[in-house]
Amino acid sequence: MIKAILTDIEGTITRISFVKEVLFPYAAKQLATFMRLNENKPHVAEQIAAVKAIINEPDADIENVISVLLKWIEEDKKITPLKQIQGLIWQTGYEHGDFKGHLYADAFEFLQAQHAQGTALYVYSSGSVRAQQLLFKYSDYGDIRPLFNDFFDTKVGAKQEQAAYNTIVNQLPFSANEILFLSDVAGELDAAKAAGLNTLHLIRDGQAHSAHPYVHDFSTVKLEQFA
Ligand SMILES: CSCCC(=O)C(=O)COP(=O)(O)O
Ligand SMILES: [Mg+2]
Repeated sequence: MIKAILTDIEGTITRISFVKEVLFPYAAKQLATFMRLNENKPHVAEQIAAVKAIINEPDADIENVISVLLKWIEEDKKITPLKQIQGLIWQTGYEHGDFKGHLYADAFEFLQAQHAQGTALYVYSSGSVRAQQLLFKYSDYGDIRPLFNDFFDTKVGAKQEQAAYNTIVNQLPFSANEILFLSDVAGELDAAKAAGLNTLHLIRDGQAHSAHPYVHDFSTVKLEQFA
């Protein structure tokens, strides 16, 4: 019996274009100024050190680091220090009302109904926990953070690696077979399934094929169909 849902964000409960055409360009535009202004603040300095370690250039200056981060944004790399910095930059955008956190209406209704029925809700996204909470705090539906029990990001591991799901399950009061993982990416679903989770593939673009149970939106999803 499913007692908990673990959901991806982009492409599953949020339109891909909100991330790719609103959030990523905003971060790219603000990044250089943000990094130059904040490079000595401990929470930013920590991410700069992580970038230098990844590129194996301990003496890289701030302009080198900015170039690397901009390239990673362009290539949609899910690298932890980039995702942490993006979250810090998006905070200003949300607070200034430059954009709101987009959610599909069917996803919001589904999550709200599941929460009301007592299903525990968790999030696992490549976006940082800060970025996730901002999206839900400033969502189209108001502050919906209370729907969720906890949030996970790439600090637990990459989303296409089984070990990340093992780590998450070990932190939850549920066994893997009591959890349903929702995603739009087959590789993530494969990794979650290998860890023993149930899976549901959200195929928003209409392509109708998957090795996992799949739907095009949440309107017909019933938890009883799993396990
Ligand atoms: C938390 S909103 C920003 C999402 C993001 O930065 C991203 O890379 C999307 O990854 P996801 O794992 O949600 O598909
Ligand atoms: Mg996704």
